[in-house]
Amino acid sequence: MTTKAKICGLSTPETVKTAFDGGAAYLGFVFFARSPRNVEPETAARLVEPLKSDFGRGRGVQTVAVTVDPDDALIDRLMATMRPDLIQVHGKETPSRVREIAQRSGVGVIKAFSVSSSADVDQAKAYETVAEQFLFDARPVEGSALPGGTGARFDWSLLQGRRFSRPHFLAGGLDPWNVGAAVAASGAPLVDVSSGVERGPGLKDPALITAFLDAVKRA
Ligand SMILES: O=C(O)c1ccccc1NCC(=O)[C@H](O)[C@H](O)COP(=O)(O)O
Repeated sequence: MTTKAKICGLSTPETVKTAFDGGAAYLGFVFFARSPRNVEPETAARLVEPLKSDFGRGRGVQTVAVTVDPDDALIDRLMATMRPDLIQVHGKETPSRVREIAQRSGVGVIKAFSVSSSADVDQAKAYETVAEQFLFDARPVEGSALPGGTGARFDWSLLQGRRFSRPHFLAGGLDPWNVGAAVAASGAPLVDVSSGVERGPGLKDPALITAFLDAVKRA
């Protein structure tokens, strides 16, 4: 089975192109003011424009707007500017809020779950009819300013053997050196990385992006 990868927290044309050229299936852009990866919707619109025209034509890469408890105004602004293929919600969104976001935006929602135990993985069941995909991420340490993009890991084997009605991502502390073991231990069909391909907070490193995507191809 081919594992697909999402590179999250992109903010420059160079790293968008590197991720695309390296074979990423999903490109993520973060809309959360406290994040070092935060971009404005208008900036993201400019970054994804080439994907919708010249070098992206025909390859089917999916753009993802990463949000935390987004209000309607942000959803509307994203759909008027960047027009993402998917909206990731990384906060405390209920199933009914996820349904509203999907209906309002007209695109699929990736619901993220903070995981530190098997019971956290069970939460996905309640979202099966409203989310298009799931993302299992490490629970951030108490008091963390960010709900994601922290580099924290969880026990990958918590996903092993689990069946979901939606495709799911493994996220949290992945990097070019551990992603092969993470895929083997979790059985996840999709993987997501942010800080593991950075040289500093919010600074994506093209060489690390390429190394990560190459490692995913070997996984
Ligand atoms: O990356 C962020 O700054 C961020 C901020 C707020 C909500 C979500 C965020 N990231 C979401 C992601 O999908 C990350 O890729 C995921 O948490 C894994 O991050 P990392 O452990 O750094 O690889």
